[in-house]
Amino acid sequence: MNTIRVILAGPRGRMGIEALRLIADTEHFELVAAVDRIHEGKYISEIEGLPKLQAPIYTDIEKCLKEVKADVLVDLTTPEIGRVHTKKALEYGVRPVVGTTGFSEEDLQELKQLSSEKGIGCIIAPNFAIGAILMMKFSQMAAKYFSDVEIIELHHDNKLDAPSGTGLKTAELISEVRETKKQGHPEEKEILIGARGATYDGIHLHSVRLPGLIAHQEVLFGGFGESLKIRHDSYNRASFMSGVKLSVETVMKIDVLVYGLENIIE
Ligand SMILES: NC(=O)C1=CN([C@@H]2O[C@H](COP(=O)(O)OP(=O)(O)OC[C@H]3O[C@@H](n4cnc5c(N)ncnc54)[C@H](O)[C@@H]3O)[C@@H](O)[C@H]2O)C=CC1
Ligand SMILES: O=C(O)C1=N[C@H](C(=O)O)C[C@H](O)C1
Repeated sequence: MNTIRVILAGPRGRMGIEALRLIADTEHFELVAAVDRIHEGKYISEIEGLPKLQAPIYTDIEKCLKEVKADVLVDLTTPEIGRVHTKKALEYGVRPVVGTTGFSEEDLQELKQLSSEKGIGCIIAPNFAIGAILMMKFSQMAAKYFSDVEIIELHHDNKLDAPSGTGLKTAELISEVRETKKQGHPEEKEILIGARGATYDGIHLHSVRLPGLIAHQEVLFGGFGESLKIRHDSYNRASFMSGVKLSVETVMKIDVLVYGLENIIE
């Protein structure tokens, strides 16, 4: 297999540290640079104690993309920074693999267009965990039979975006197969604003943030005299790494933007 040269943005974050380990442990991946908020001019080996990774750190994505020859940018940062990084990478012909969540519909459309103009692949994956992809697929299957559904996503309390990218993607997948419907009593009133959560195409989405949690989601379906609950739990961030690896390999073979790993995993 040819070596894939990777730039990692967000190397000191919770996901970034796992991604560094993945790159160090994967023979055909080579870390060629990292993009961080600080530590310009230092080397990853000095920061994270991973002596195998001798890559320079940049604080300016554009300088990095100009100076370093790379195939893929893996972005695990914040919504504001991630969208800039993804756009710049596409402009410089580097294929983005984006785990960062919180992009708007307009961001996705703009990036999709740029990716096809440039004719290079881009993967934006709200969740890299195989179990979470299955949870979303199973939820879409179930929604054909149960049109009443509520999504509860539960995350650690350092999460910036709500609802989670996974929660939103689940609602999008369900709305593709479910007739638009207003759930609950037609005269239902919120006594406290927000009590019924956010809505996406009539689907209620509830976000829980608590210390001790990592990433969890339940999709609850209700029918006459029965209910169905589909739940996924990530207990650590290593759970996301097989999806990151698959995405880095796959993005080299595609020439459009793919939003969601369910489009890659058969
Ligand atoms: N797709 C997936 O499967 C998963 C996605 N995520 C998403 O990944 C993102 C990162 O999550 P965590 O690692 O938990 O967050 P984190 O807060 O631990 O890490 C974010 C990192 O981005 C860095 N950063 C901020 N501004 C930057 C800049 N200008 N240049 C370079 N780096 C910058 C921060 O220094 C920090 O190290 C979030 O959007 C989260 O929702 C998280 C887990 C799984
Ligand atoms: O911030 C997180 O932690 C996670 N973010 C992603 C999301 O917003 O869905 C994926 C996973 O849930 C963990």
